[in-house]
Amino acid sequence: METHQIDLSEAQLLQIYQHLHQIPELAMQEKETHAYLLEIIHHFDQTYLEIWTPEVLPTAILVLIHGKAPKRTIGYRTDIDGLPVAEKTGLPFASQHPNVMHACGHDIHMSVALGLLAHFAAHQPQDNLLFFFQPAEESLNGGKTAFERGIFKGKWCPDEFYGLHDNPDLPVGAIGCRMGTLFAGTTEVDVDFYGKGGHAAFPQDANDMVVAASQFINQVQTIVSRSVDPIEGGVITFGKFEAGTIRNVIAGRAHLEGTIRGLTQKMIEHIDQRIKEVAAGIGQSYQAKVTVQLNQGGYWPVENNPQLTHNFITYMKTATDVQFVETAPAMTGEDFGYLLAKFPGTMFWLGVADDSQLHSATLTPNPQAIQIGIKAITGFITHRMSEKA
Ligand SMILES: CC(=O)N[C@@H](CCC[C@H](N)C(=O)O)C(=O)O
Repeated sequence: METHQIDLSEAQLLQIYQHLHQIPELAMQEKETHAYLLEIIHHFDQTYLEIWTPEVLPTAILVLIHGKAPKRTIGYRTDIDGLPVAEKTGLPFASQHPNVMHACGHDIHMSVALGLLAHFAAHQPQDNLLFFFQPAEESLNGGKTAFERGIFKGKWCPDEFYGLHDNPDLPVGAIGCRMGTLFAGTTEVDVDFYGKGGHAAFPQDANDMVVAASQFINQVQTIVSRSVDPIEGGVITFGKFEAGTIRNVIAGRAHLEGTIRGLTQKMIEHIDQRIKEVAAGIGQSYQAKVTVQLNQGGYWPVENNPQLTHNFITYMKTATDVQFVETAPAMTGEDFGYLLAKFPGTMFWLGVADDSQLHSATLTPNPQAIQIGIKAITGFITHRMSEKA
């Protein structure tokens, strides 16, 4: 197989990555990132490019590269948002935005997408290529929102869609993928407890929602262990617990925020239902009002298309300069799952070899993955464009 050149140098890619790392922004607020991406894209050869910044999704960018003899439009999506995490990497190019960090590697994703775009802007592709710089992957369902706001219409509609996520557990630059489900579907869950506040010394006159919410958390742990087929698995994590104001006042309110994960839509709905039942039981036994709000948004299970994914895996396995790893399904969520339910395509991992996990304040992906990834994906896209069907 041919080795593919990249058109942004290693030093330029590193500079872009480090700049993006310094300016992380939360979902739907990615203004500085948007401006920087546009600045870079405008540096590329514009001959075959069409750039669209849709008013209906102001921080999104779509770039269409017109192919020489297009048989199809191949979509490539990258997410652009950061997380509300206070960075603790100690890197000289650490986040300059307090308490916001690219703790999920979307800076790596964007750098890879820019490298691909630079290559195909300089070497006109056979097919059309559509790049989608998508806001709001971590929350607020950017992918689903883009679809519902009618962005993928006419020439902006991909026939097939590809996207990647970085993976600290894989060797640097390795490509990971699997047939079938790659990522879980998720549901965001908010639970509110309404009781009666009071004096710490007179619990008999109050209805303590710290105790009720704690009991709920404990009971919920039994859903996965007792109500879920262990072969199928599932996850319930409450990452946020808010209650109370001061040590000597009993809290009359508690608020929990969590996420539910399952590899099939059926499993997610089963866990959703059990959460509602446990909440109702707690409400009854603690004489409290307990409300549950569930929101799946666009975080559907990421189901890879059989034919396109077989093709993708076959290419990656045979490409001489690609290290391919067949991966297990992961309980991470991705709103690309929604887009893959609308357009056939493949999501895959890019190894970034780090000891820290995604969403950790010390995540330090190895940036060498960027150029290795660009070469592998350029090779695949070029190969795909040589195929008739
Ligand atoms: C790859 C990754 O880490 N994705 C996020 C997606 C967020 C899903 C949604 N906001 C939720 O929490 O349910 C993840 O947390 O897996």
